Amino acid sequence: MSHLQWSIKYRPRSLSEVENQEEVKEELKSWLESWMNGKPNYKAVLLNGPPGVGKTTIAEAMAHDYNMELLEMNASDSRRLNDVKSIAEKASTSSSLFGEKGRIILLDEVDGINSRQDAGAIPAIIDLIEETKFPIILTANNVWDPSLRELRNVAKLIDLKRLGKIPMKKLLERICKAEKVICDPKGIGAIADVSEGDARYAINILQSIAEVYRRVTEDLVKELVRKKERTLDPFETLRDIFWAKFFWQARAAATTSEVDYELLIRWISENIPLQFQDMEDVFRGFDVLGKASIFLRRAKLGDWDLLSYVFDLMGPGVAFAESSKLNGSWKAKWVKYQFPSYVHLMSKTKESRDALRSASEKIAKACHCSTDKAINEYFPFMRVLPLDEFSPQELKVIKGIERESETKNGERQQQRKNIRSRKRT
Ligand SMILES: Nc1ncnc2c1ncn2[C@@H]1O[C@H](COP(=O)(O)OP(=O)(O)OP(=O)(O)O)[C@@H](O)[C@H]1O
Repeated sequence: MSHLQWSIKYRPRSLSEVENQEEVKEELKSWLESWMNGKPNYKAVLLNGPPGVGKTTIAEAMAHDYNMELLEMNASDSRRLNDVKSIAEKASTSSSLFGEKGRIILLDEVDGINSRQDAGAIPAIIDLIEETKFPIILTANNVWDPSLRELRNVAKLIDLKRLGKIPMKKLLERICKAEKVICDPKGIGAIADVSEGDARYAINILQSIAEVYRRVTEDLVKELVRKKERTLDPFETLRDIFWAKFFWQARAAATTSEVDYELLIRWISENIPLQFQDMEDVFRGFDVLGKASIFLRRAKLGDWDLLSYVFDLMGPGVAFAESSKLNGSWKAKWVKYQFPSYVHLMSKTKESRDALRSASEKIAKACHCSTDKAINEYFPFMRVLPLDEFSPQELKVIKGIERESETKNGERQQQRKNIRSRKRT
């Protein structure tokens, strides 16, 4: 059985494979054709719907069917102003890297934009929509978020509905057949029941059970899976990982957490020493978590299939770092989980970090360098030469020298001008 996540492996490549979204597909096709005829009725569409109903999949499948290049920004990256600007830049070049194909721009999960932290990102998207030469697809789980008001006004809103039980069963049966897993129709029905229209969740359950038991029955689903009501908060995620008795339980906790992957690694890391008593368990826990972090970095470079390993490592990898789980006497230990100290530290140091950023921006501007360079190369000098150690006289001289060099520059320019005018006469 392959280790690739089935939700990725069986992601529809073409619109015809996307289940249950017939009206959405039709609406999107006529919107894209209006672009092709040179008269787009809207420059952008905003696909709204709960997680796992196919928003991203539909955008990708449509690009495939119309043989267009998809300029895609991953959810967590599309939120920052600079990233939006860089995609706007790429989008404004008229020819595609891959020949003369058309392009579709996809900005995923725009409701994840934090209007304070990512100030300027929404106005930048609105500018991008106004100026774009290419169709833009935006996706959101909650389009009614107040911060999206202006986006709602400029984009055509298209709602996606949850997958019904019949299309969901069809989808799961197709995967069972391809993976040669014995699937009892009632078992498939039970997964369709608990997944509440979220195809990603349903496929994850199917894979988790099939990988351990090699078959999927109603009893197994009822015994092992709880109804999907919502994503897990950080404390529930930790408890479900640390207390997991089965591989699939820990994996499901890691994949259904509301905490983003990077932060989840910090949560787990903070709490490993609290949960595990044996130092060797602690060592093993940190070891797998370190590997999860490496895979996550690589996944973020674009190889998103690697996320599957991130889940395996930070879920079951951590859960079974506790060696006593392997003998029958293990009992879950209740501990009061702690907030990652990183989060505390970040909020405590916010003021000084903001001051550092604004100071480094000034230096960067004056020295024509990046803020990173200002922080890493110029700041250390300024730290060893604190200005308050200079006497007022010394400071005056420093400023005088600056002025002197300005005057000298001015004089040099004047001399050059004089020479030029002499040559002309
Ligand atoms: N309508 C569908 N037909 C077939 N497969 C689907 C459908 N919707 C989702 N899937 C499956 O679920 C996976 C996740 O779907 P996708 O990422 O498109 O969901 P989404 O609506 O964009 O979710 P999110 O809001 O969490 O990003 C896909 O890789 C695919 O395997």
